[in-house]
Amino acid sequence: MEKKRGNEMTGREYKDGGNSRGDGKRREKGNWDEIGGDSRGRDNKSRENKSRDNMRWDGKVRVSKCRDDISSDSKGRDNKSSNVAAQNFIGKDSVSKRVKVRKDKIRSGRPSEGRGAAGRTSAGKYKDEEEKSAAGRSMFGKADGRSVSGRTISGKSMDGKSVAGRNMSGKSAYGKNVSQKYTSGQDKSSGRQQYDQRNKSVSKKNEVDAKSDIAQRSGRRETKCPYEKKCGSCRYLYLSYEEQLKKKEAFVRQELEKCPELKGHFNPIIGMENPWNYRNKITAIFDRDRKGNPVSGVYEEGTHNVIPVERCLIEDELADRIIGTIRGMLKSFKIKVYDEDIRYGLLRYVLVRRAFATGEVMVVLVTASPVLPSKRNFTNALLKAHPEITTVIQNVNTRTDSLILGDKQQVLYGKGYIEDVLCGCRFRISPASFYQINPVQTEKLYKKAIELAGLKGTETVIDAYCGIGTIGLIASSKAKNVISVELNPDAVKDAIVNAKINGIKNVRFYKADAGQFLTQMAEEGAKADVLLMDPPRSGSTEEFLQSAALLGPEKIVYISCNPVTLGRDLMVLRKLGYRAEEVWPVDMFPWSGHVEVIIVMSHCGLKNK
Ligand SMILES: C[S@@+](CC[C@H](N)C(=O)[O-])C[C@H]1O[C@@H](n2cnc3c(N)ncnc32)[C@H](O)[C@@H]1O
Repeated sequence: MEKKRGNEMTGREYKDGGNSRGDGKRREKGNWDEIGGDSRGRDNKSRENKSRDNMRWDGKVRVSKCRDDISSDSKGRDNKSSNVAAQNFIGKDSVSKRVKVRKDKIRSGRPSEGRGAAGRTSAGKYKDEEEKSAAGRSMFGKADGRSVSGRTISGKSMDGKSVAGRNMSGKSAYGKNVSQKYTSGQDKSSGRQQYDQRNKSVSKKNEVDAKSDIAQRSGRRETKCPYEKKCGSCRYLYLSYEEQLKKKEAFVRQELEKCPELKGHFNPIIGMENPWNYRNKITAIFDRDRKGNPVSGVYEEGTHNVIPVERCLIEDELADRIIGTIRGMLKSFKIKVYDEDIRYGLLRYVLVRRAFATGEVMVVLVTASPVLPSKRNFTNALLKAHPEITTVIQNVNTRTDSLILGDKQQVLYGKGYIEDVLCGCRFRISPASFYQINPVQTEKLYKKAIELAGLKGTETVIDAYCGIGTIGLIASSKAKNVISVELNPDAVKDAIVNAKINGIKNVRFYKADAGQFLTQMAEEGAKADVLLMDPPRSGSTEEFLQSAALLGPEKIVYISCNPVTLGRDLMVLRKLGYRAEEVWPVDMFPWSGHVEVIIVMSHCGLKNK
């Protein structure tokens, strides 16, 4: 009976607005999952206002103090920018004026995740991101949930969804007196800004000493990649893999040694046996060369010039071939590539994701208009050339900002998602959900993180920033129950399905801002034994960290793709009574300047240390 109820709750939570309680009892209608948007992540003001007051972490109805982020929609995007979407197509007369501004316009900064700016982002993640990063290949796609096309301003990565170079940090709530800020209606971003301002050094650098490395490149041993200089993502191609790992270890040490108790507790970095072609996700930007031929590739570092890329040393080879095939098909199907400066044309980006364990392949054609001529023939021709493709999706992005994916999509072939297997669990991955881009290292990362959590089967675990539910679902067999929270509605939807397909009944998912969610839990007097947290590159928030401490977990396992923000958050947690015990760097992004880190902290009860 209990089993059945648990299962029903997990499935129904998303569909019916979460009519079940965390304790298994049915609750009154309170649609917490509607907060900030509908199931496609669109803003829905009237529903939002109504539902906002109903959210409770355990599903009970209450008048909530939580506010939605007024400056962004539920996918973490800027509402301002969405207002300009209507200007997407402009008359050709204005074209000439804009053309001048075009190609060589130097943009500020480059995409977060170590990839040439708006090149091909990865994440994820809501990253993200998936995650976070623009249309290029930001390594992690961790752009607070949206993929961006590579023009990140501060170089911070995001999560989940790729963004075109727009730094999405500043969206989460911060501030010393969290509850006061909520009730006084303060914009979340101002809290984030305050936190970032107090930690100025944090936002400036997040990669291994990038500048000095670029300088050193002149003395490198050999060039392995023809695009290396312009793309700028793989800044360690001049080193051997072992030397690169040493550099990353040193960077982690440098950022975290300010935590004195960590001396002597830095473990060797977990590297890859074969550090090539590890990326399971590619986002290619489409453009025209001087002769008007379609090209695709990544943004040149620091600009919005597209560098045509045919093969990349770190990307999945099949994905590269599929993108090449699409490029070759455009002329015969009379499909024009989109020109972002004159806002004319159709094909903007192509995103390819391959599940390494199952072999399933997803192709997402991101177009500027819903009208894709001969879409059936186009899809058939693509499938004929690559029978490995299991799903083709058209995503319509009429926006003028740097986000890669728009809100509307149509499945042209297959299921509309792919499934992959990690650590023995099967996961459904939708186009907009964050999914780690290096599955080989992800298994090592998750196994180590769960081992460090030291679960005995009796614990209540929180999996914060859970994406499609991966870590919490894998850990669930070792815990009493898991409470997972994630902001990206598509990822939450996937997570609920993932619990079902793996027959897991002790994990509950909540679509909410993790900081707000934990604050509510703390206000309710809830407790947790272990906190697993894996925030976007911009790190966590003061609100989250303070509320986390109030929940009193004995252990906190913090997974981070940015040692700089990790170092910042660690110092906050120290003051809240947590002591860092071990550091495990993991090389999730070989050849880039980025490194993932796991830290385990234990409660030592010393407040204001
Ligand atoms: C680095 S990813 C980790 C996801 C997951 N743990 C995994 O390993 O696949 C960070 C996740 O945090 C989510 N996220 C970003 N900001 C958030 C917020 N304020 N509250 C909750 N989730 C958030 C993103 O959508 C993304 O899925």
